[in-house]
Amino acid sequence: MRISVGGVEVVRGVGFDVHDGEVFALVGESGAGKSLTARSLLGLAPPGARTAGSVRLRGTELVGARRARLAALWGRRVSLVPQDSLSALSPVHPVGDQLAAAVRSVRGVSRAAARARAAAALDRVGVPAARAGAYPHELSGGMRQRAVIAMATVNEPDLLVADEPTTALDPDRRALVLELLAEQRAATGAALVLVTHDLDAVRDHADRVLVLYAGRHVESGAVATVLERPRAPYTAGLLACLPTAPRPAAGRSRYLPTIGGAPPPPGEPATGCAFAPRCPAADAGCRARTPLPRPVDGRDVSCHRAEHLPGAPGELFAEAL
Ligand SMILES: Nc1ncnc2c1ncn2[C@@H]1O[C@H](COP(=O)(O)OP(=O)(O)OP(=O)(O)O)[C@@H](O)[C@H]1O
Repeated sequence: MRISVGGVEVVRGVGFDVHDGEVFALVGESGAGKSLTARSLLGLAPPGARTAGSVRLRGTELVGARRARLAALWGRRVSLVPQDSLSALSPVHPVGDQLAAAVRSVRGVSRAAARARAAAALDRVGVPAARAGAYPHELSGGMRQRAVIAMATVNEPDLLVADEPTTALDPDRRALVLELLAEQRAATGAALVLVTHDLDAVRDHADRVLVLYAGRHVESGAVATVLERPRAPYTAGLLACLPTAPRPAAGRSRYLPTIGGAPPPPGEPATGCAFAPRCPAADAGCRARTPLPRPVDGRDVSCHRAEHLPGAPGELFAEAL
């Protein structure tokens, strides 16, 4: 798929499949195009954005679909797990009523049946029945988080899309949300697309990962393959910058490593590898030709130099940081 905003192509030909029941992670620096890509799975592009190509949800084409057709899928076939639990819920209705309304909006069931389904969904995430009558502001942050996950899963969609669900949270709350999402997936069989900056969460919770840079595919495959033995220097750089990454004791700075430089402006460069200016392994060919995804060592990688990196790419990058 390709997504343009204001005439500038910011997602530049990214393709992937999400399999039933799996956790598929989208990672990359800020501005890489993760959110736009994830939201296109719901047919939810921001105003001014144009999606080209194809996004199919169990065969239903979302690109170019009318809003009414998309709205019929929301909640029932695909749900967004929002980042902000307070603004995701209406402040003027009890949470149980909001869930019951969500059930009735997609299923032709009685009020009593909708309330029962809402109560069951709240119970699944650990919100006691006695709290179903509470307004969002009457719930603790943790309880609200549980309620929004219940809201996203109450109609048992095939696909959950969680856009940085843990970014603004403290570590305890972060673990809670990731555990709840895992439990709900197990209970409902939903697949989960997880947009995150948190590679440790990807390692712990995802099956497959797609690394994006400047709106392009960098590397994708099984988490264990891509994160343990990255073949793209950019993936290796991201891993080397983790606070938990092993670093040589000698000469260790008190600052965490970073990848030098910054991503290019949206839409640039027109040709060549977008990461080349920051890449310690880049050569003239990298600037001249745009790399396309190709299979290398058990994953797909968009890097001309993937087979020719001296030693493990992680080591190469750690030295250059
Ligand atoms: N509504 C919008 N209007 C204009 N530009 C946008 C809009 N949404 C996204 N963009 C641009 O599209 C590019 C990709 O944005 P996107 O939000 O998908 O990145 P991201 O990888 O999710 O970043 P972050 O991790 O910061 O959320 C960025 O250059 C961004 O500035």
